[in-house]
Amino acid sequence: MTSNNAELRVAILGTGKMGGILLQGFLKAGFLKPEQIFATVAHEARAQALSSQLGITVTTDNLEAAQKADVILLGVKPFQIADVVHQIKPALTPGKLLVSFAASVKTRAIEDAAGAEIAVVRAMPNTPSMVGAGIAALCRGRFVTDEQLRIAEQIFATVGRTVVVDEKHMDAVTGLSGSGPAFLYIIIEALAEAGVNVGLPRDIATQLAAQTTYGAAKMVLETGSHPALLKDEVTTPAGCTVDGILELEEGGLRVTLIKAVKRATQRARELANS
Ligand SMILES: NC(=O)C1=CN([C@@H]2O[C@H](COP(=O)(O)OP(=O)(O)OC[C@H]3O[C@@H](n4cnc5c(N)ncnc54)[C@H](OP(=O)(O)O)[C@@H]3O)[C@@H](O)[C@H]2O)C=CC1
Ligand SMILES: O=C(O)[C@@H]1CCC=N1
Repeated sequence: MTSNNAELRVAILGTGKMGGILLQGFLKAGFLKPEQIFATVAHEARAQALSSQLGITVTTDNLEAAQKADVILLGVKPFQIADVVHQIKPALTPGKLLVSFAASVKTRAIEDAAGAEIAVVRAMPNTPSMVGAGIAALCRGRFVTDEQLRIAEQIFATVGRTVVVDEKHMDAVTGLSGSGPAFLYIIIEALAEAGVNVGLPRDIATQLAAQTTYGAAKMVLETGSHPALLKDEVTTPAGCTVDGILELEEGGLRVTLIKAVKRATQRARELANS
């Protein structure tokens, strides 16, 4: 397999919401050209719509797409992964790299479905990949070379950050950063609603809420300071922020978020079998 991305051919089997976001991200970043991508979906009509929208090859034929590619991304639902791997077995020749971004499904289950010593990387990306601000955690199966892991990281790095973790952490990653954008959209929506409640026009309130969330996240990432220290900088003694914090603590926001990530993690542990 080549690590030169001008020659890399990538299949995305299951190009739904997450697969579509990755695909558009790869194109937008200039990482892959349309002719380097072979996407599949379940329905013929959707294949045609996606193909004319993005100018890429989209079919319902997983085996054909897998045969054309060096790296095969698996983006179907967790319970469908084993079936799709069975379908593409003839394409799983030595050197091919399978990258599953399905929640819950272990690298070992994919290796077993393939019935061969195939290189499997498991990834958990998230939807902000659409705007180049995703984060993907990756872990390696038993037959992945350092070079193959590097290629998988390079693929996801085109649409955001990457971290490599032990596979035992992948369900927790799913509950935190895989599901996390949904939790944060609810927080942004609530902040905007609060702004409207205190008299701001909705479009201004939404901008203030979103940019404040973005700015706070950027501060954590770029200063490396503990979030509690950054919070203390905002909280003037006897000022207004501390009154707001009192409400948040009484309302249990902190505990609610911890419970949300715990529940999502627990569900991620079950998804492969349901
Ligand atoms: N959404 C997210 O934020 C994230 C999702 N994931 C993972 O991504 C995967 C997909 O989730 P999501 O994108 O949300 O779901 P979607 O339902 O949007 O996407 C599933 C896609 O798979 C296609 N499909 C179904 N069966 C087949 C098949 N046999 N062969 C080829 N394609 C098929 C569907 O085709 P059609 O469009 O024709 O119905 C659809 O495009 C899941 O495993 C999920 O765990 C991971 C990280 C984040
Ligand atoms: O909700 C889900 O199951 C997927 C995995 C993480 C985000 N979306």
